[in-house]
Order: sequence, then C-alpha cells, then structure tokens
Amino acid sequence: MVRGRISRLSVRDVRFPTSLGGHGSDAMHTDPDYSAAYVIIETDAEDGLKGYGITFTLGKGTEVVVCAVNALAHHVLNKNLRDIVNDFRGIYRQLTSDGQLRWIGPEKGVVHLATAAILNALWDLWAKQEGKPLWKLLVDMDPKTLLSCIDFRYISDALTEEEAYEILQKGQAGNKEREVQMLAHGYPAYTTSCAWLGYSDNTLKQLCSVALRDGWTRFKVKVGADLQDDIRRCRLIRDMIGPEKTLMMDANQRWDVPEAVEWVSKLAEFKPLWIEEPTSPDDILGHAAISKALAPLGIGVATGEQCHNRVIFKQLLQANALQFLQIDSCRLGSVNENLSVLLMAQKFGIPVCPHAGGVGLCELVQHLIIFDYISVSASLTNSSCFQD
Ligand SMILES: C[C@H](O)[C@@H](O)[C@@H](O)[C@H](O)C(=O)O
Ligand SMILES: [Mg+2]
Repeated sequence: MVRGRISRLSVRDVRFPTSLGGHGSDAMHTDPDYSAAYVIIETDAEDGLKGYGITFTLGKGTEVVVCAVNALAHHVLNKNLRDIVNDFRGIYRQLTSDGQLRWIGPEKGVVHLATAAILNALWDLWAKQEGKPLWKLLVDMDPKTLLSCIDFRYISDALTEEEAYEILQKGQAGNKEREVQMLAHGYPAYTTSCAWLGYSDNTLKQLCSVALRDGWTRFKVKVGADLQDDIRRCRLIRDMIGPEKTLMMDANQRWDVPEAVEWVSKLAEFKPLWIEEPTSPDDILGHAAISKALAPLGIGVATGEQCHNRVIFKQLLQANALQFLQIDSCRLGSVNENLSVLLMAQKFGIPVCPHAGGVGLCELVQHLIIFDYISVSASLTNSSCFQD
C-alpha cells in the first residue's frame, strides 16, 4: 500500500578516492574519483522507510549535480507518494519540463542526472513500501500501470504505447519460469576490474588470474590511448583467458570515426565481441559508419553510458548504429526512461548490456536487466550485466 507525504529530500556529495589507484581509469577519464549525488527521501508515514537514490558522478562534478537536485526538489516535496506513482509519467514530465531548468538540459546533462537521482529515490521508496525489490515490483506490475510510468513523447514514431503493450503481453509467456531461473542462477555478468587503463601489466595479470580462478568468462579491457600499449595489453589478456572466453574493448569516446575503424581493425586479431564508445556519444551517424565498417570483422559497437536520453537511443536504433545497447540507471531519467529504452531495444531486436562501471551502478542495473529478461526480452543471447 503506497502511503505518506514527502516531508524531506536531502542530498549528499559522496566521493571515493579511486583515482589514487587508477581504479576506473580509461582513455578519457584518467583520474576518476567514483562519486555519487546521494538523495534521501523521507515521508510523514511513520513507517521508518526512506527512499535512497543516486546518480553516478566523478569527483568535482558531484557539486554541480547536488545543486541541481536541490533546485528540482520542490517538484516532489509535500506531494503524496500515492499521487506520484499514480501519475509517474506526469511527474517525470514535470521534472524534465521545469520552465527554467530545462533550458540547461533539456533531458540531458546535469539536470537529467539530478532528475535520475530523485526519481531513483522515489522508485526505491515505492518498492520498499510494497515490500519488494525493485525488479519484482516491475515484474509484478500489470502492463498498463507499467506503461503509465513512461513518457512516450519524442519516441512514438519508433514505438507506440500500443506496441509497447504488445511487447509486455508477449513477455508474460514463460515469465514465471524465467523468474525461478533468475532466482536460482542469477544473471550473467562480465568483469572490467582487471583491465582499467591505469593498471600496470603486472596488476592486470594478477587480477586476471584471480578473476579466472573465480570463474569469470567475459572480460572487458580499456583501450584507446596508445595503440602499441593496446596491442600488448590485449595480447596479454587474450593469452591468459584463451580463445574461447569473451573479450570486449572500451575506448570511452577517444577516436574520430575513421581513426576508430583503423585502430579497431588493428586490434581485430584479439577477437573482441564489441568496441564500446568508439567515438562521441552524440555521433549517431558516426556510430552507424563504424558499425558498418567493423561488421565484416565480426566486431559489434556498444554504446549508451553517456547517451543522454531515450531520443538518442531511438536514433541509434533507427540508424543501425549499435549492436549492444548499454542503458545506464543514472544517466537516463531513472526507471521511467529506462523502461522506454528496454522496450525500444526489444522492438529493434538489439540486446541490452547495461553500463555499470561506477559506484552503485551494479546494484541498480541488476534490477532493470532482470526485469528485462523476465518481462521483455526473454533472452540471454549476447546479454550480460556489468560487474565492476
Ligand atoms: C570512468 C568510468 O570508470 C568509465 O571508465 C566506466 O564507466 C567504463 O566506461 C565502463 O564501461 O565501465
Ligand atoms: Mg564504458
């Protein structure tokens, strides 16, 4: 039973000094301090329950996002949680349409990250009040209610509400079995933890052998700063994991389009499943050109961790610009917007492999991807969740 009036919204600037050890480093973010704008929502319901929501940031960026959270807070303060969840599409629309703040978005950048943190906290509170983990709240929700949380504005040319309803109806076949399977075996994952760009070869080797011992079968390596380094590191990791295990590469937006094709062709001998973020996240046609050029080499393009919103995902899908879609629980406008992207990916037949390289993201995306498997895609082919 959803209850209570939102009586308090507070936000904290939480940072971890990960840059000191090169953890999380890549070709563009050489000194990341994993951080979060951490939102806590309280109600007057006197049940002791609070909603916790974050958005992932890097160090100083957190200060700016915290300001934006405070600027948006009035949209939810003093509202009844029941009214919010009964019109979740409306509240999403309200936060993303703030007459003054949308000018510094819209639905992108700092204000959208702040929107995600607030909405993530509301979803957390809703799930807690229902006594369920978020994935189960979503799986148990009837399709009409679920769709009432999504803003279809700007995507109805690619996915109508009726089509989304059909996808969810279809997803109900076999969903109980898939839920049992998830509870028994969990969702497949890959690891990036051995191969951040700032790690020495020795660290890489040591972490890779631990990961192999622990049973990991899919590994992601950072590339893009120096070709000779990439060749050496990819050879090292491929030799250690052998020819059968999966290797992915991540360039974090380092290259121009022709440079991406040329560089990745030189790494093709290491048989990567995908090249992630080869170029600017805004370059839809660039991603399409890279996808086309790399297809004969059997290498797909993955992107999404810095994809602003459902509109860019729509265009990436329409332009055949990606073969692996990486939703982000904190960059998109929370569960509401992620649901629309999961449904579009299903319509276009593209597997979803969430981005989770950051603090708290692994914990959040598992709810979205488990829901996706049980209620939307019903497939584990080419899917995997991130493990940091
Ligand atoms: C700065 C971060 O660690 C990124 O390098 C990370 O999110 C990465 O792109 C990933 O795919 O996990
Ligand atoms: Mg990445």
